[in-house]
Amino acid sequence: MKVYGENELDLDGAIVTIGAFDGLHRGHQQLIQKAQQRAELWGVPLVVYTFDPPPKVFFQNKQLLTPLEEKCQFLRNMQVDYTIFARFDEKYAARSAEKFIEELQRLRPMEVWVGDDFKFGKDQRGTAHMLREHFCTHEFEEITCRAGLRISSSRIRELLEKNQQALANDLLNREAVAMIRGK
Ligand SMILES: Cc1cc2nc3c(=O)[nH]c(=O)nc-3n(C[C@H](O)[C@H](O)[C@H](O)COP(=O)(O)O)c2cc1C
Ligand SMILES: Nc1ncnc2c1ncn2[C@@H]1O[C@H](COP(=O)(O)OP(=O)(O)OP(=O)(O)O)[C@@H](O)[C@H]1O
Repeated sequence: MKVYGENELDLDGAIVTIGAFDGLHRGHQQLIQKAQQRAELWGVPLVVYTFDPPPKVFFQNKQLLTPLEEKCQFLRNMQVDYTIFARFDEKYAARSAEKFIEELQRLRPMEVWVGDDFKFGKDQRGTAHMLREHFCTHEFEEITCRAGLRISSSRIRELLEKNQQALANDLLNREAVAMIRGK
């Protein structure tokens, strides 16, 4: 896997998935796997565009679930071709949605894959609807736990605060993580 910062990568085609991906939980894993299948089908590289630190850690001081090194290793073991780690600071957060789209255009994406609630750009003005005006954009189905609740980094943080480690681990799919680490 090759790692880049924001505005450093140009490609002639790619499948791109974007998100904070803190925890790399079951929902994230399935989204990335879907993007990977599409990349194989198109015969182009898979690009994960993510942020360091995750925006909620930066803005809301939320607990960081997956440190950068671990996230990098996890994505490498998922056989992602390129990861862009945008340094998320005040300057970056002030970039407009349009500027972010300009950066994505440099990857010449065949398809962009995001979750249903994806937002981007200054004040979260960018939406999947806006992405769709520029790229073939797919919103991935919502991945839920056995109880039918959406799996999210926020929910995992809450479970950890309540010492519900076993359920948190289940949502994080830590067996897969351990397996990947052991590779
Ligand atoms: C260029 C750019 C600017 C952003 N600026 C803000 C911001 O001003 N406020 C905010 O809460 N989030 C901001 N974000 C973070 C997004 O709202 C969102 O967290 C990020 O795109 C990851 O999506 P996800 O949280 O669905 O994983 C920005 C994201 C990008 C790409
Ligand atoms: N359970 C899920 N099912 C499908 N897509 C998801 C799921 N969770 C996250 N995604 C998608 O994965 C990408 C990264 O999401 P993000 O890192 O914001 O995850 P999150 O778990 O929703 O985080 P948070 O709880 O902090 O908002 C986004 O495009 C998001 O829409």
